[in-house]
Amino acid sequence: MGAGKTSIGRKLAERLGLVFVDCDHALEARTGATVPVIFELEGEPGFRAREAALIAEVMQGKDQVVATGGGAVLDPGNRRRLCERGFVVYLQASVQQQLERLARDRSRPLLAVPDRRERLEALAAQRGPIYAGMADLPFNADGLAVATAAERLFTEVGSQWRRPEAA
Ligand SMILES: Nc1ncnc2c1ncn2[C@@H]1O[C@H](COP(=O)(O)OP(=O)(O)O)[C@@H](O)[C@H]1O
Ligand SMILES: O=C(O)C1=C[C@@H](OP(=O)(O)O)[C@@H](O)[C@H](O)C1
Ligand SMILES: [Mg+2]
Repeated sequence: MGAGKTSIGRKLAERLGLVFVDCDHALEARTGATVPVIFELEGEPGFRAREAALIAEVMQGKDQVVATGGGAVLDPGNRRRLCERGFVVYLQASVQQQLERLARDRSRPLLAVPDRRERLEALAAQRGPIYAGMADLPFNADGLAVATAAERLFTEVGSQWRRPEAA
């Protein structure tokens, strides 16, 4: 949350001339409900089930940049689909940077807690090793503007991306 997957992903797709799919936005369009409303009505398990179904569908596609939500990697099936079919960029950001970027944001249900720093640190401890284990390209966007990060990623992805055999 707040690493820049949605904003940098959109710009990177533009730069690569590929379709951009943001999984949270796609879920919202499909259900007609915002992510916080889905969490409220169906809980996190309901959201995760919808997220997994969407990722299974989206990852059958190609010529696209896909931004998942930060928790998508908790599901082994999602991890497998992303790694098998995609070139996975791990967009890194410090907890401090996440806190600053999301200070006024109320659209992340997992941050609707009294101590956001504590929550983000716990999520980073749980998820960091998973992200690192999946990444084809770890990329630290700390301190970089969205456009600069997208431009650097364009260069790095362009030189390192190898289309998976199955694509
Ligand atoms: N590199 C960046 N520099 C400055 N602001 C950023 C950067 N990346 C994201 N932001 C801002 O942080 C907020 C969250 O970014 P977002 O793209 O939604 O992240 P994610 O999808 O990883 O949760 C947005 O307001 C966005 O404009
Ligand atoms: O980290 C998470 O578990 C989540 C991250 C969100 O997406 P972003 O990572 O784009 O904020 C969104 O999928 C949902 O609020 C859950
Ligand atoms: Mg996002």
